[in-house]
Amino acid sequence: MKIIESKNYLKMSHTACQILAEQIGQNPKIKLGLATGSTPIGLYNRLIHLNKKKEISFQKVTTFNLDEYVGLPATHPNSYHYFMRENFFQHIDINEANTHIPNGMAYDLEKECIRYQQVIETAGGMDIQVLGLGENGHIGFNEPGTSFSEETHIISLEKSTREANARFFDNIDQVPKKAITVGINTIMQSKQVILLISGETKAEAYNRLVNGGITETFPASILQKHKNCIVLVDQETTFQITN
Ligand SMILES: N[C@@H]1[C@@H](O)[C@H](O)[C@@H](COP(=O)(O)O)O[C@@H]1O
Repeated sequence: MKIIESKNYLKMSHTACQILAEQIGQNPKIKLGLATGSTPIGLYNRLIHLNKKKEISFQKVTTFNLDEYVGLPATHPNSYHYFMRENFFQHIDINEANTHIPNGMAYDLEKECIRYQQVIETAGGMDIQVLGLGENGHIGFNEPGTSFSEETHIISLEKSTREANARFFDNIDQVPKKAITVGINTIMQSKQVILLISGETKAEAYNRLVNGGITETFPASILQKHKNCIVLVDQETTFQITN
């Protein structure tokens, strides 16, 4: 893992944007794996800015989102379909048909996982996978204990994850108990991984990522084995460890 420490969230987002923009420039048909959560919003804002200035184009780009809650329709403000449209897709020149997100409303969820996995594989996998980090070490919605060999699958969300994400809902009871997530095996096959970590609440997880062993009880630890993984972290996170 290559670690790049930025002074603050804005600078971290800027660095992430530079990496992505350069690669989109070199490969206009790039396949991007995208994440939700608060952390990548700054990156999306920067990319929108460059797209509006016509410095980059998403016309030929294909995207695959990592995950979606089970039981939330795309119109639900807390669904990841909604999140992606509001925070990114509707502001850029991407072809909607090239954006993929698992369908958490599918009647047969197992079949949906197989379908989604096939779409990713038919496209040849991700060129770059953008990731955030859960406080418990989850990536996508791969919770602690998930096998490293998993592909797209259904996951029961941990109480701590539901509590952390409850801030977006009226109360914790409204946070879905299950989600569909791209698995760790698929994430690891991405040619490059960019992991974004910001804020003091991630300090412990960051410490474990960098200094802990590789274990399924801390899913992000597998990234230590990825050949091209860049960790972008801000000083709000690292400050907690060095001080
Ligand atoms: N499924 C998402 C993850 O993909 C994300 O990385 C994580 C961290 O979110 P945040 O960036 O808001 O801390 O939250 C959710 O659980």
